[in-house]
Amino acid sequence: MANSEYTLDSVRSALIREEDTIIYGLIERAKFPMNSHTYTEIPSFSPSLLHFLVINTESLQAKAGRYKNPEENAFFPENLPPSLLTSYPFTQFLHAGTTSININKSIWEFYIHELLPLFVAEGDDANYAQTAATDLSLLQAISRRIHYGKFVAEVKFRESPQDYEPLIRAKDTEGLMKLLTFESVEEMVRKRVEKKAKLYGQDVTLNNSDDSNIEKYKVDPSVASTLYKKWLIPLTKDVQVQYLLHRLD
Ligand SMILES: O=C(O)C(=O)C[C@]1(C(=O)O)C=C[C@@H](O)C=C1
Repeated sequence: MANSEYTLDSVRSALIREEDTIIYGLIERAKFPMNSHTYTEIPSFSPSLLHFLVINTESLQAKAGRYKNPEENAFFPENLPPSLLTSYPFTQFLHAGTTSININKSIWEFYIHELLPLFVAEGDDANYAQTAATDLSLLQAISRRIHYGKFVAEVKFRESPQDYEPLIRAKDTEGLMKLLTFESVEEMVRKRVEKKAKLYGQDVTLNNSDDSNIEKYKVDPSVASTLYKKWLIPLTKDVQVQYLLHRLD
């Protein structure tokens, strides 16, 4: 996007589109049981097979230019190889220095230890690599959603610097949190993702009279709203506050 194309409406539209990716990600992960060996140390994989898959995929994708896009934040940003691409279309919209804001360590922790047990069936079918691949794309979507808070914060700051500047100078974290919060928008987000999880997660048959699939979803729709209520919205707001605190550096 060109700088002038970032508006509160356009960043909210990007967040709405990301909901689809996240809900499909939940559905894809739910194809596999927990497969807990994906997340623990097993022979040849320390600290875990997921760690191995993520660090190596990020390294490959870095070479292909993924992290030149400021919307992307690596889980293991240390020692990423340089991109082999030479030119990029990305404009500098974010304030300099704020690209280093990265809360992927917290995302990794809540994802494995709190989110997965909420919607993944117990069990082990030995498809660890396939499981880790679905984890990686869901983790990347969740991370993109949360770190998009940087763009949301920049838009809000540019729209009313006179409101934000005094709070930033006073390092008033609570005041910033209050100013950037729109309760009614959050409620709409939670309701919409639950509805999307119902729509995207139902079995589709050609027989109209067959209503046996109603109320049977691939992922419990309340997991989508819990994910947003408990983690995605609060962490997106934390990123916004962190970003704003450095906005005048
Ligand atoms: O839409 C906004 O204004 C945002 O900052 C995004 C978001 C969200 O995470 O969905 C976060 C804070 C607001 O209270 C409302 C929604």
